[in-house]
Amino acid sequence: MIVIEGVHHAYGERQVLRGIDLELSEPRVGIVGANGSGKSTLARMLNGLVTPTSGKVTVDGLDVARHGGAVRKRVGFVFPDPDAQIVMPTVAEDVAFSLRRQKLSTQERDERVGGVLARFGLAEHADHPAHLLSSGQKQLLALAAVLVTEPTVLVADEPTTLLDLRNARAITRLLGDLDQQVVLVTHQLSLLAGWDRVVVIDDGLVVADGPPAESLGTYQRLMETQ
Ligand SMILES: Nc1ncnc2c1ncn2[C@@H]1O[C@H](COP(=O)(O)OP(=O)(O)OP(=O)(O)O)[C@@H](O)[C@H]1O
Repeated sequence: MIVIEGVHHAYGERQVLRGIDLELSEPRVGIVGANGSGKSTLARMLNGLVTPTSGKVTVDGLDVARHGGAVRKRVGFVFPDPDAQIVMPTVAEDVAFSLRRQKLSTQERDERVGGVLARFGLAEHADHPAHLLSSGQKQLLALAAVLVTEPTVLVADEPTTLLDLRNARAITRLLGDLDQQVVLVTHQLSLLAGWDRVVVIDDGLVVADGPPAESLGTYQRLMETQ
């Protein structure tokens, strides 16, 4: 359960979030909004990458500003640009790197890495240089490297921006099948059909919050009038 209470955020003088209150317990939550509306700032707060200027964010009762380490074990974060997330030379090494702080035997670690690579269709690339993967495969690798740690929540900030429609749909299907709660920030509205809840952010405020058809309708009308 993610609880966002009275959250404001400013970068210097610029107010980016201006009073957000949300309780997110649904398995599949989408966040949409215009460029610069504050979506990424809000998403980053969910695992303590950004802390609120005022107000509070808790995950399973843990305040992200005070218990960042414990929160980050629960909340995995996928960035828009997978290149920014790849840290090791090969695909398997990159996924294994995520497990460096977990006390696992070599066999346990190899099993976890092998399992996640198989699930993401990357097993045959295990020993390939990560930077030579296609954009879609890199995005899958970034997801695999986060999910191998078995977080309870996955926050994905525009994880399909680099992808063609086929790969974007594949990633969204994969996100839809996860056991974890997923919070997805996206501009690709069609990907959110069938999700439980869509929150629309505009100029740092929640302006719609409900089932996808309703929220996305409000968002589209908003974009036409601005
Ligand atoms: N680290 C930062 N320092 C200063 N300003 C920032 C920083 N990060 C974001 N901003 C500004 O805050 C505003 C909101 O940015 P944010 O990335 O949260 O919006 P967004 O809704 O995710 O946008 P987009 O859809 O374009 O990714 C923007 O005006 C942005 O320039």
